[in-house]
Amino acid sequence: MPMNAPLPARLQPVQRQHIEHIFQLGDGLDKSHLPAKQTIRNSWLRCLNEYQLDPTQPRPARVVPQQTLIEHRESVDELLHVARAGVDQLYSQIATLGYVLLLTDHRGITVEFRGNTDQDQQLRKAGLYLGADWDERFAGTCAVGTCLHDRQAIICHREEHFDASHIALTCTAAPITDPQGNVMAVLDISALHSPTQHESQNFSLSLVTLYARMIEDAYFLQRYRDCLMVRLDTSREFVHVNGRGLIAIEENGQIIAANAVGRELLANHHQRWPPWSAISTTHLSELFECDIADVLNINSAVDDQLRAFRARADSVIYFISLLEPRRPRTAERLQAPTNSLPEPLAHLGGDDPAMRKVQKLAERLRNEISVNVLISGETGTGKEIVARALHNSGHRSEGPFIAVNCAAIPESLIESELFGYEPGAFTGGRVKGMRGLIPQANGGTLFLDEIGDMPLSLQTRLLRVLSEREVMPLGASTPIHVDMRVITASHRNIEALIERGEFREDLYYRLNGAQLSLPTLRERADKLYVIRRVFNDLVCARAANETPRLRADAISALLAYAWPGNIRQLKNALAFALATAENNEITVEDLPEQCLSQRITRQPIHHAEAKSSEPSQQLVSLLRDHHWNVSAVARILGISRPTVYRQMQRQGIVPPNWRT
Ligand SMILES: Nc1ncnc2c1ncn2[C@@H]1O[C@H](COP(=O)(O)OP(=O)(O)OP(=O)(O)O)[C@@H](O)[C@H]1O
Repeated sequence: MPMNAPLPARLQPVQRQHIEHIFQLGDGLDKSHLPAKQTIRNSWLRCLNEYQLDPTQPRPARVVPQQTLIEHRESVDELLHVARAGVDQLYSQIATLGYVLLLTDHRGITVEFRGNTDQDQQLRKAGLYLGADWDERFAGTCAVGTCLHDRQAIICHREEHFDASHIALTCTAAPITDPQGNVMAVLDISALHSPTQHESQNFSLSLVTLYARMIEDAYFLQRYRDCLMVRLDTSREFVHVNGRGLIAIEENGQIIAANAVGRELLANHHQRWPPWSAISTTHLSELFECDIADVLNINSAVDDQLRAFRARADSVIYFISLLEPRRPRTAERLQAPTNSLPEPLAHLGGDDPAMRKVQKLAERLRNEISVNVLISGETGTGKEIVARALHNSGHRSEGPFIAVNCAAIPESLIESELFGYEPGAFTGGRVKGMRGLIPQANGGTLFLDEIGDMPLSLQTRLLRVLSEREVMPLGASTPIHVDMRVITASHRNIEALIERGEFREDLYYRLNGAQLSLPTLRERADKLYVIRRVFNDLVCARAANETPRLRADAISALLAYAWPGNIRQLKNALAFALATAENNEITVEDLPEQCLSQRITRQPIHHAEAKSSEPSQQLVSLLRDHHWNVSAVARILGISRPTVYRQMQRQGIVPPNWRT
């Protein structure tokens, strides 16, 4: 944009000179009186060429209308709440030096302001005011707008401003980023007048950067207050008071989010070990040479409540302290990842491959009521829970769900219980007779648990019911039609029973229209999800006012135990802890004694490369046993996931679902 029009007469000489300088830069001249900083030069050129701002027409500051301001403030409500204390503290340090403070949102609108009310008129005119718009596209080069554009802290001192109406101001701004690294606000301190030297503002830059980081971290802590968090620093003395890195983690070590320092560590790590699989989550034990159990036990096991671990990317030692959640997890945080499933099925598991297979198959079967489903799995793995979820997710969920434990009913009564009987059908029966459990399931689901314990004679009758969909109660002369879905479960190996002649093969094939095989708790990769869900269910079932929480050391022990009794045993252990714990926090001390023994033993492999020369069979069988869940295998071996991938690559191991 050439300077072809005469300048307005109202402009002062210093403003005229400033405008000339801008045009000189626009014309590609490189004079010594032009701004030295490249960021400022780039911004001036943007203002001229991209935003088409006319430097000969200085504009008064724009303050948005009240209603617009309210909307902008509402959009950063959570941040404003967290930032208030920091804003007041910073202002108390700069007020006597003649500075004002602005906090803007990511669009450059001033949503919080501190300044001297005696200077109200002057400040408003200069745009140092609540509601002032400091977007670079409108206001030209300025601390807030250029900071938003460049995403970095900046001093914009006097004639570095683009608009000639701002050249008396000195402004210093720093970005405040959200946990994803997006700029969500800018903190700025400005003065109407200042010494001419640029260096006079260097201290402002340090101060505003420091407070921006403190506000950012306060926001991070607030955002992830329900999560376990590690605080880290390279200095042992500082980690508790001002540890610079913050990383929110799941109790199994999976990283949820990190502040700027933590994100930098993650970026270093991924630069060295780029995630080459689709799995994008990283575990803390991949970043540091640590076992997650050691991290979870920091608060209970070590006197000064911190531990040192080496970062894998650059071998720097970090001191780590553990911040436990202030509040227990909310149901919302328990949301299972497979959320495209109907709710009852989604709640069955977190992210376990075997369980996901069960959930997906169950989803396909939920309305296929003519397909009989057999659920297999060790005792306590949740077979009945899965049967109920299948029923509740189908279009007959309003119908009855009748559960029958074939092993619990005495053999002599099982027939009458199942089929029912007419009045006077046998001595000792009820006078009015009884409607059997099978007829009661009409319109809904009959769940026959422990089907392997059904006597052979009854198996024959059940087979008839299944093929004819009719029941003949004892003593009746006409059959009752039943329309039901049949789900059976067994923890026994029915094929072995068939071989021994204890179970009818034809009945087995009739019942086994589809099979859902439940994994044991010890092999589930979503053990943490199960622990939280069972704990949450128990807490919700209690009438107590206060909500107890599970401490990290307890979770660490629960994750390490082998759970021969599966989810039922876990539930009993947690119920015991809830009933006997002295206060509202369940620690490892509150768990039943047996949970602290029988831990899953780790393989004696500690160094990532130590295994490279071993035969691949051990790794293959571990991977197979864990349904090719590399994260689970990495945890068991105590090595990082990339190391497992590298070993797989080196040994030519290819998961079945990658083979073409
Ligand atoms: N996904 C789950 N979420 C919460 N609790 C669960 C889950 N799965 C199972 N449970 C709980 O674990 C206990 C055992 O579950 P369930 O009775 O369904 O197991 P099962 O495999 O049928 O056992 P069995 O073979 O002994 O009959 C129950 O108290 C149930 O509430």
